[in-house]
Amino acid sequence: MAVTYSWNFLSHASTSTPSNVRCKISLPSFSPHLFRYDKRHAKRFAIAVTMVDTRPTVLVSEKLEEAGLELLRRFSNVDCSYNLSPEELCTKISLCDALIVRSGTKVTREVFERSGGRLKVVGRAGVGIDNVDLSAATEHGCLVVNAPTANTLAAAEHGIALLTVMARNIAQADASVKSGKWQRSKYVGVSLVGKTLAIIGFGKVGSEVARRAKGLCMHVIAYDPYAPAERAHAIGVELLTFDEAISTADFISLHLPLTPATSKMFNDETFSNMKRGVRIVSVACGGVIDEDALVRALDSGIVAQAALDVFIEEPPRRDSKLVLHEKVIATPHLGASTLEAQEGAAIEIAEAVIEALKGELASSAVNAPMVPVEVLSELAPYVGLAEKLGKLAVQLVAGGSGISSVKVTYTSARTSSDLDTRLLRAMITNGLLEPISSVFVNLVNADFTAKQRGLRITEEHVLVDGSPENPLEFIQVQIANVESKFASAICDSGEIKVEGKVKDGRPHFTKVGSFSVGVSLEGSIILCRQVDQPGIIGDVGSILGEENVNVNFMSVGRIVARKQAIMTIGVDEEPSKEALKKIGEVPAIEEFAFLRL
Ligand SMILES: NC(=O)C1=CN([C@@H]2O[C@H](COP(=O)(O)OP(=O)(O)OC[C@H]3O[C@@H](n4cnc5c(N)ncnc54)[C@H](O)[C@@H]3O)[C@@H](O)[C@H]2O)C=CC1
Ligand SMILES: O=C(O)C(=O)COP(=O)(O)O
Repeated sequence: MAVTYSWNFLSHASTSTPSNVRCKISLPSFSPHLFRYDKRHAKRFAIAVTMVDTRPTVLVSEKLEEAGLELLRRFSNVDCSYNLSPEELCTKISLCDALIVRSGTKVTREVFERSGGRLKVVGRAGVGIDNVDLSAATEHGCLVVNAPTANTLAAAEHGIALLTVMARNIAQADASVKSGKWQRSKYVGVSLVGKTLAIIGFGKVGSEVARRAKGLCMHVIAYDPYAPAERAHAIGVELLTFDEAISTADFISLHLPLTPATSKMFNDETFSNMKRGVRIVSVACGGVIDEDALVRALDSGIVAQAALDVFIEEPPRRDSKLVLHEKVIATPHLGASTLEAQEGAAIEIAEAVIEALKGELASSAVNAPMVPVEVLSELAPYVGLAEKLGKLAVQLVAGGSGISSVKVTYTSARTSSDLDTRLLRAMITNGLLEPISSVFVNLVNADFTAKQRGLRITEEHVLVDGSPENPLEFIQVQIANVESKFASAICDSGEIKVEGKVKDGRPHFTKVGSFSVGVSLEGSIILCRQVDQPGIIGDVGSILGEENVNVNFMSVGRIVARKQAIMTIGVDEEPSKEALKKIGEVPAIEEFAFLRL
């Protein structure tokens, strides 16, 4: 386990390891703690470091402030290549471990496919990740991180700027003065005081816009089905239904992400439900507004004015009816463009990408569950146990027959709400799939990969008396509807069953089928069922000794004295086929299996 993680770290860092080697040994890890707990890992790491360039390569495809670049350069080779064509990006990407973008780079499925498995992190130096194909990233086990907080205030200030500039026709009046005109009556505006502003999407930016609009003496209402009512109440904002919000507002300000649910949420039908003469601001994402429908609503007078920072196509076409409309003011996606926000976003994304490349789970991960560092550190030994139990269980399946139904049971003195099992489930999935495929699984793609392979993993939590200080007492993995090449691995209810626990900080094997065993999960394991009689340990030991295979432990669990026993032998080296055959031929041995960990 630890070795696998360490190699993965190298695979992130290496610029010269062949990609096939990388794929086979790569398993993105999520905690530095996991790098440390096996001495062998440190040895291999040291050896490998001398052979390869260990600095990862980070491609920055859009302007990033120097403060972020400087952080990146301390840790990686940084390639700033701005204005790449889609084909150039796809060509370069196979040489990169990370990619940092803003809103202008489309990170498509093809980018992930062409990365050949090397791309491990995409960093979005901003909030919106609608330009990144998240499904493709997840399917390729590539973590996506963003910089969710650095540009909140800049976007909110831009929203307020557009609101006031629009209400007083400042952009049009400025252009008119500059063209030598003095049209005072043409540019009479509307007042904001006492008007109702509906914020659609009451998240970070939306609530900051609300705060500022209150300062302008506006009446602020909001629609956001997921926003906590307390936050709205604290700012003095009323949360309403969508229809209530849009039908009562004089101004509407959009602060939603682009999702399937919000795509073209503002369309002919919604415009028709608005108060006539409404004014709309959008500093959110292009695509939330159906732009053709907005042009119709502007022409018909339903919408009096619109102030837009974002568009479906950026930059918009030169002949865009929307942009050229006299009732529209437009800015070229400037919401995040303040010096302060750009520096903040550059630092925030550089830190997140470096964390991810180091194998830590970045706190701004977009397509992976957030597992707090304390939880990761506590679960580290159980993560190793989980993966090994998955590996043991799948290797006990006869003839590599397909597995479709796996049940994992966590026995713990903690209630299920106090036990975050996502990481454990991911590692069991990895253990189950790694011996039978070339797929590498991590926290990002574990559930997707299992689903894609038709593998249904159910989890059960058994509450027991014990110390809640230990996250878990036992983990049990059962595979249903399969035959086993080691019949004793089938438990009374018909499934292959393996069980383990963490003892002295190390993974321990405690049960196979209905038989108790008690060995450390290290090296590889030979499992034998035998007639319980003297001399067998010696027979097997001498077969292994002849081959110079070191036995690191041996345990015999009897069911009935002088009848049947399960012998578990841990070996440091892999015995030859001949040696294994000889073990199978020892007369008292009824069945045996060799399992790699
Ligand atoms: N133009 C620019 O330069 C910038 C644009 N943005 C954009 O602003 C938007 C908001 O950013 P943040 O406030 O940081 O994000 P956020 O995640 O804090 O807030 C988004 C809010 O939208 C809500 N929401 C999601 N689906 C919804 C739905 N169907 N109906 C109503 N509400 C829904 C969420 O519950 C959440 O509260 C994002 O789209 C982001 O890309 C952000 C910064 C700069
Ligand atoms: O943060 C966001 O969501 C933005 O839209 C900002 O985009 P930008 O990084 O300025 O290209």
